[in-house]
Amino acid sequence: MKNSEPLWVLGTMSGTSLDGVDAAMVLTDGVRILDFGESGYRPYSAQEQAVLRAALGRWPGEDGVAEAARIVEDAHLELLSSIGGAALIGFHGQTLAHDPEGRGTHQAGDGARLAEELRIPVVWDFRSADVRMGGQGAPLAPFYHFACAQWIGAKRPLAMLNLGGVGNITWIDPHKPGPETPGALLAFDTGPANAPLNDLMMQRRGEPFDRDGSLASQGEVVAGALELFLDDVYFRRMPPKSLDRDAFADMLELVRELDDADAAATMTGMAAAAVMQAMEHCPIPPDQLLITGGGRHNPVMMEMLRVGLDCPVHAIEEVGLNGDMLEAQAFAYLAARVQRGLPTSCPTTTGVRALVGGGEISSPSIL
Ligand SMILES: Nc1ncnc2c1ncn2[C@@H]1O[C@H](COP(=O)(O)OP(=O)(O)OP(=O)(O)O)[C@@H](O)[C@H]1O
Ligand SMILES: CC(=O)N[C@H]1[C@@H]2OC[C@@H](O2)[C@@H](O)[C@@H]1O[C@H](C)C(=O)O
Repeated sequence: MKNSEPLWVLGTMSGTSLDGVDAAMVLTDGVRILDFGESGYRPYSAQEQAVLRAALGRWPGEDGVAEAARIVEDAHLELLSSIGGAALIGFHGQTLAHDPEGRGTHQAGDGARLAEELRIPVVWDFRSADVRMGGQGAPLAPFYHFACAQWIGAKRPLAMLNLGGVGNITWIDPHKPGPETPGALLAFDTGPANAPLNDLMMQRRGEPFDRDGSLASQGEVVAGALELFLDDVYFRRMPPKSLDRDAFADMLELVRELDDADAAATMTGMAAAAVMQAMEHCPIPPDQLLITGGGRHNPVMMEMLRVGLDCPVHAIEEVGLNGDMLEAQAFAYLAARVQRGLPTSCPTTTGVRALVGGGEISSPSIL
């Protein structure tokens, strides 16, 4: 088979919310999206989540990391073995720690084990090469966002925003011939999105998240706390820039004195305000902001964005894409690029010194 022929690639994401594993099939040659296929989700049990949570902030070899990696691998094996027809797998793993200017970036889970057990080549460790070359190692979805913009036939600059545990935005000029072209992309993490709000819900209510924004809808955003949040130097830093899941854990202190509903409303307002700050960095105002990730299911967060931004805000489903699977699809697309030797990040997406193709390929041994 010729290297540039389209392949069905199965991509995975185990995100910073720690809720579970997404997997999705994409037919791609690493440049264009040709079709979408089957997808699936495998939630982590409360027990598994507790092990992953305890390993946050830890590095390979430290306590609890091997156990967390095993959970990540086993959950992926269970899900991926239920989806047939993949010629290649893109395995992101679970980010446990991210410190690109210091110790590096750490995604738990061994792609070589998945390749061996699933008998399919696996591309993994997508972020390390970028960090080694001076990049943030994140966000990596932007090259895929560019392909999505082509797929929807976008004619004018637009932005895609992922509201996951952390938020990340990609501004796209669809007139450029490819994502690696200067001026085609600008991307960075916007700030905390759902992760600290989820932590608040767990602390105060013993619930994993504020379903449909129902608690936040009963409260008011407290301006003083919001201002203190926006004082953080992160918002004044020029992109590219990225965040660890718990970089803004102090936010919980800012709402400590507030009642539950005001605290939830204020933290939802903080996530939205971080996006408003981010939009100021767009080189040209985008025609539309397309939202992916779990936060688009939160009507309070979405309404705050609609009220606070000048440009139209849409859930990404409105242009025919799947906002629950977009990141898993991204790692399918990036795996195809790695296999073809194409770059996966560039100076304007991660701050890396030059175009880089990140990712290790593990093939099953011949039996
Ligand atoms: N109906 C809903 N109402 C409110 N919030 C929701 C709803 N559905 C999902 N969410 C939020 O979205 C989160 C999951 O989002 P998502 O799966 O995009 O995150 P992730 O992929 O783990 O994160 P990241 O993109 O940072 O890696 C949940 O933890 C919750 O906070
Ligand atoms: C280090 C890491 O895992 N970062 C994640 C996290 O979750 C959202 C945001 O922070 C983004 O930078 C990234 O994920 C997406 C998939 C990305 O790399 O594009």
